Amino acid sequence: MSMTEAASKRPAHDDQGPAPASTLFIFGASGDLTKRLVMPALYNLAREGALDAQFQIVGVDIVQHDDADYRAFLTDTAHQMAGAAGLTLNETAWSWLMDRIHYIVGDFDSAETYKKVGAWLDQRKSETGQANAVFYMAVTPRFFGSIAEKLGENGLFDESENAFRRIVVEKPFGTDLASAKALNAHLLTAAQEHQIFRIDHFLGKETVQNVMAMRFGNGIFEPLWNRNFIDHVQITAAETVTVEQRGKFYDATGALRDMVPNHMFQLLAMIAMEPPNSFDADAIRTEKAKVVQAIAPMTPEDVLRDTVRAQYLAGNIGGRHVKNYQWEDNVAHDSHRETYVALKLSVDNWRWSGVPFYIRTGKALAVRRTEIAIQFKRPPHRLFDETPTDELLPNALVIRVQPDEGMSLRIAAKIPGRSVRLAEVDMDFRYSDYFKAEPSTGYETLIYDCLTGDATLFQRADNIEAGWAAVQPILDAWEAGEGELHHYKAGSAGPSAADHLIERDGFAWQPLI
Ligand SMILES: NC(=O)C1=CN([C@@H]2O[C@H](COP(=O)(O)OP(=O)(O)OC[C@H]3O[C@@H](n4cnc5c(N)ncnc54)[C@H](OP(=O)(O)O)[C@@H]3O)[C@@H](O)[C@H]2O)C=CC1
Ligand SMILES: O=C1O[C@H](COP(=O)(O)O)[C@@H](O)[C@H](O)[C@H]1O
Repeated sequence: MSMTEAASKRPAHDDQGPAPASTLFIFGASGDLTKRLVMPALYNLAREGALDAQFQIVGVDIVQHDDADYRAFLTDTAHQMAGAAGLTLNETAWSWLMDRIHYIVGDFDSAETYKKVGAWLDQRKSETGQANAVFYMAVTPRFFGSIAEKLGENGLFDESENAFRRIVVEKPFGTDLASAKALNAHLLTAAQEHQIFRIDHFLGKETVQNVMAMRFGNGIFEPLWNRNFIDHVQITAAETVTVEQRGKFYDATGALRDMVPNHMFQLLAMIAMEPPNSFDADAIRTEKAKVVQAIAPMTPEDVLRDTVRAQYLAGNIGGRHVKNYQWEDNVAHDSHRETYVALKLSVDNWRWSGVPFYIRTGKALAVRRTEIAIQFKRPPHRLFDETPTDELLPNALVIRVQPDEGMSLRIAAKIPGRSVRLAEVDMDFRYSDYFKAEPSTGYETLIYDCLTGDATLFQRADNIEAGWAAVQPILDAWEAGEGELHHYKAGSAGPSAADHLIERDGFAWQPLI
């Protein structure tokens, strides 16, 4: 059977029914996240028939709108975004969604706002008999705790009348270990853990979810998945974008906080976790928390030796001129904030003892590429003298998270001819060749799962705190001025100090250029 024939025999990839009827309250309904990611995701869900006929959306925001002009604002934005992407809006699905849109003008700090939310749900209950609700926090992080608290004070997390009540909390979840713990504690004064859905949008990416499918849905990988066969692991999230319009947020945050305790550790957890007992949300989240807790905390000496921080300088990315980071809008001209970070970590447990995990992420790099490379050990005995095996790269399984989603296995093969010479070849699987998938934001799965109550792809409090605990010694040392801030040219593969970090162990990063 050819690849195309095989693909045509695949089941439709989304054959679950609509999520239970509920009202989705979007706090921050006139903001950027809502219009760019949440609404497109809801439209995609509507198009797929994944929302119940009684599903309703209520936007809550200080920006003045009534229902009609809020719908018009969303419709204009949707047409612009579809046009820019060369897509046409499915008008049937869009009007289905718009018929369910409502708007409450309200200040998050005002008690009146929560009275209006409560009144809406009471009316819904009297009209339809159900008052399920999800409160989505598409708001600046300083409101996460206070909105939850006020929802709680108004009894809006009460599930005693057979209704579910959930809160979705966006990122960033805290700025360090202490603030993340404080936010968890604050949320837990208002709602119970099973009602709290902490988003990490990397978990909505198909390829990230596929890591679990690949590891635990196949028999061939797990026997090799340990220190006996794996030499080291590299996790890369390279971006070509600069800080763009986010200078204020980014200059207070930096690459370490922005990417590592959340996205990068989610990737690490997927790769390094033990097999869960079941596909149950808590079974998976327990294993993920355990492996992040096993990341060895760094001493100040480790930070000096095993971390690299760097900031971009002017350069060119694909013909686009990029200025020095310090000259970006809303960035301090003497900023020492890192836009790139590389780390060598160890996971102190039975499976991974002695296997280094190298992590790097940065902005304004040569290419956009998120991938995980599992490098295997070399064969124990060199048979092929004519071309010494150590001139070949060792076997590696590279999981491409984005773009060009897929994976490839690098193996050695004989070059045709009379002499026995080996070359590296790739066995390659590309999602786009094999599965037909509509464009998505990644938020579809997360919103759908929240509406159905499946917390598997959301972070539990212990998971988040373990991530911050692992990076806290680095934050502390850097804050104390330890470790040099390196520089790299925009459009390059990153600072040479990051190359030294891995090369001193006899390895090399997967090439970026
Ligand atoms: N934008 C993105 O791409 C992403 C955002 N996120 C996260 O999502 C969250 C929201 O981000 P984003 O949409 O960019 O933020 P925005 O600032 O664009 O949106 C927040 C909205 O809340 C409104 N608002 C502010 N103060 C109040 C108040 N006191 N009462 C009622 N409404 C108020 C704002 O109105 P006004 O404009 O008048 O202040 C605005 O409409 C953040 O936590 C962010 O980190 C996560 C991933 C991506
Ligand atoms: O959360 C964030 O993620 C993006 C990268 O996400 P991606 O889906 O575009 O790969 C990053 O650019 C941003 O700084 C960070 O806040």
